[in-house]
Amino acid sequence: MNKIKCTNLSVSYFDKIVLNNVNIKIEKNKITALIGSNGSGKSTLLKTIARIIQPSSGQVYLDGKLIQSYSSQEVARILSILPQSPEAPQEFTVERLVQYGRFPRQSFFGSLNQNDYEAIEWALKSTHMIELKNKRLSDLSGGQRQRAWIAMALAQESEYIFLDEPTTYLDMRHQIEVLNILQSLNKNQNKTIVMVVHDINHAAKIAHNVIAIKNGQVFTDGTIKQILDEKVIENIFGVKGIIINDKLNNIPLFFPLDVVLD
Ligand SMILES: Nc1ncnc2c1ncn2[C@@H]1O[C@H](COP(=O)(O)OP(=O)(O)OP(=O)(O)O)[C@@H](O)[C@H]1O
Repeated sequence: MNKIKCTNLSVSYFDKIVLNNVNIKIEKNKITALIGSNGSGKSTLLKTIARIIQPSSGQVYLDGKLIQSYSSQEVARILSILPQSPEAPQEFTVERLVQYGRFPRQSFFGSLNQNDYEAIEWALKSTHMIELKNKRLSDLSGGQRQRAWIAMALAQESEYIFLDEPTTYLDMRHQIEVLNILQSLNKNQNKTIVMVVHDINHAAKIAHNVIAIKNGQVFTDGTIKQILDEKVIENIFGVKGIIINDKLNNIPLFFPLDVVLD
């Protein structure tokens, strides 16, 4: 069932090695969280898997085939990525932004057809943005804008959805709302989701698997119950804390208490 596989993956920016011999497997139809401290290499890994960055060595396999063997349009049909700080002209309406998600699927003539309109409507509804579809991006709150971008990624109708810190800048309610949307996409549409998250408790809430990156290498990986261990978290983030049990959802959560002094 491993549908994304990276073998001996290394990435350098100029002469600086930021990913060093990474070997990971990402299961299909699951939610995988990439965690790790600032600068550990999470975004670089996400972008390398999505073929935005070329590795200096190693391979990425997508559904059993080397990612380089796909055309750019094929990759865009299989995989959508929402980067950390996406940008679009502020005068765009939500609907116009979401229409861009259909680009990889459009015909040579580039006009939208019935399928495109249906996918756009579905994406807007799934993210609770349908009523805001005529609003300009400049007139949206941070949370609404984030949902508009998620809708654009959804409109692509790709099987894999990659998101880089989808809950950053959102208030608590909107953070949970975004997590619920991702969870429902996974449960109801079988989407394979790979997300970079800073809040370990967000990973605990929805991720089946977690990959922890430290200094450009895989520090550990496993289920959230395996990763959520006080010593493991201390080693990944340099933070002391305690594990508490969320009785409502039957998941462990981490409560940070203090930093570990170097
Ligand atoms: N375009 C770039 N050119 C040079 N160095 C870069 C570039 N992008 C990232 N880096 C460096 O690569 C390292 C890994 O960065 P990356 O963004 O992958 O980390 P991250 O774990 O996603 O960090 P954060 O949690 O802060 O977003 C960092 O040291 C960063 O400064």
